[in-house]
Amino acid sequence: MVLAELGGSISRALTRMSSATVVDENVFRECLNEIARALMQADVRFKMVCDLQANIKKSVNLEALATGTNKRRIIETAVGKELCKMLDPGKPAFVPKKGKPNVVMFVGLQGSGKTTTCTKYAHYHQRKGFKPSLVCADTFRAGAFDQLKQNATKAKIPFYGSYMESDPVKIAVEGLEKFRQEKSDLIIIDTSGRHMQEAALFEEMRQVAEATKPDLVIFVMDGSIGQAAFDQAQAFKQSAAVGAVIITKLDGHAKGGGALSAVAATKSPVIFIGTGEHIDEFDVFNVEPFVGRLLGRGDLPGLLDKMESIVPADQQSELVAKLAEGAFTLRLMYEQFQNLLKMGPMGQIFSMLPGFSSELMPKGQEKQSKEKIKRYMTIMDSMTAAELDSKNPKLMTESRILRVARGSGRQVKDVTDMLEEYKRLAKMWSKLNVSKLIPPNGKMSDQAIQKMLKALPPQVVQQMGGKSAFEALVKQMGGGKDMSKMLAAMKGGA
Ligand SMILES: Nc1nc2c(ncn2[C@@H]2O[C@H](COP(=O)(O)OP(=O)(O)OP(=O)(O)O)[C@@H](O)[C@H]2O)c(=O)[nH]1
Repeated sequence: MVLAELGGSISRALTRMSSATVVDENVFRECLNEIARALMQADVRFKMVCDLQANIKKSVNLEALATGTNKRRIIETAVGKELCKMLDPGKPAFVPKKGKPNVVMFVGLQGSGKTTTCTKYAHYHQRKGFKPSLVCADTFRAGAFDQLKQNATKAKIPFYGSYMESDPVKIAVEGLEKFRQEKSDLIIIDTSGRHMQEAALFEEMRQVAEATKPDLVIFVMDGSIGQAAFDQAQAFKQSAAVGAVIITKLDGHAKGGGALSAVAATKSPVIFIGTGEHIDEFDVFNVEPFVGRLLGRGDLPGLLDKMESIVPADQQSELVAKLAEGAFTLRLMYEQFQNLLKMGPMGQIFSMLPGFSSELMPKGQEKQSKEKIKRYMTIMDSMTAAELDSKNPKLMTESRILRVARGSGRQVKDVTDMLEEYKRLAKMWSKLNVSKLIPPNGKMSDQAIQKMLKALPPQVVQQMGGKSAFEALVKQMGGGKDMSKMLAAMKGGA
């Protein structure tokens, strides 16, 4: 996503400024201009960029900058504060409460991703224990009901709609009645979209809202619409009581600056972002971690949460214990590969690490690595339990390699490549001596960090932003618990 590039540009502007010998008005102005250029390239509205620049100028005391030791930090804080202010309208969105008949209505232009997002929103709340339901009040687009029906069936969410009825208000009211009786506590109404903002669309939206009295109206906006975002969001706000925004398609070429514009235009917070077509490609949006990522500060709590969801807490210590025994088996490697695949795009993971940017993962490399991991896993699927659990690398004789190659439909070379990778990882883990490296509850010592640095392949350290970025990361991760969580989820990537 292009937002990562925005983060990279802002970080570079700050680094250039902080490395200047004297920070005078010119250097400061140049830094702000560079940040402004980056924001405009990301489709943030011109007026918003000007306001941001003016506010930062006002809040930074140049004299303090001249004498201050941490110039970067002072400006970074000011930039961060202003970006947060842009994204935080100051009032939180309505949050559905379990057990109450919450009604949420979705509005947006045709093709913005409204129908897909309704299901993602329902699915997200279903996993949180809600009893959601979906009503298709889109009678404008032929096929809208089929799409919602298909999505809802896949996600096992009750739905309501009609092929015959052409009055969206009637369908919305009937759906509402039905699901209220069925005690659904989150009734989601999908409304029609149009190709353009036009009177008929807004009138229909107004009528549906009047008849259903939603607790929350969510405006869904395609993240790639660019500079038109502000006007579009404002037009919707003027016709419906928009209370929250969801930005979709932030996985593609979306520059993302529209998110800032939509907040400004609707005075409503962004609550989720869509990052793909799949039902799970839907993330809660929080302002501070998002801005932190833009400034290259990372999102450690987000990263740790993500890791915890991949390797449950009770399995982390088990994994570290196995590593501490020096028992790095093929099965362990297989499990790590599974974790890696579950982690999602590496670029996204990188952007959560302080000082890193998803730009670090070259385009194309990610796909290749994923394919390689999947290939290795297919090969391991043809191995016996004894082979997977063996601690003896010599067990894999020529005849066994031949058998595995035949069984998995791969070349002998693919099997030997996989075994080489295994040996490399096993060697790395034995060098790391996990039990000494991470005391059960204590922090890693400087000595242990240096040891870890030596054991990791140089290209991994480089990918992680270099030696000092790695040291800072490990220190920031603090105690052994967080480190083991990180190791448990990431060790396969080495
Ligand atoms: N890549 C990507 N595609 C998305 C995302 N959200 C939705 N889409 C895709 O965008 C297209 C349009 O989505 P819909 O949900 O049909 O759009 P809509 O706004 O409901 O359209 P109408 O019902 O015609 O108003 C579909 O192909 C979706 O799969 C997203 O976050 N990322």
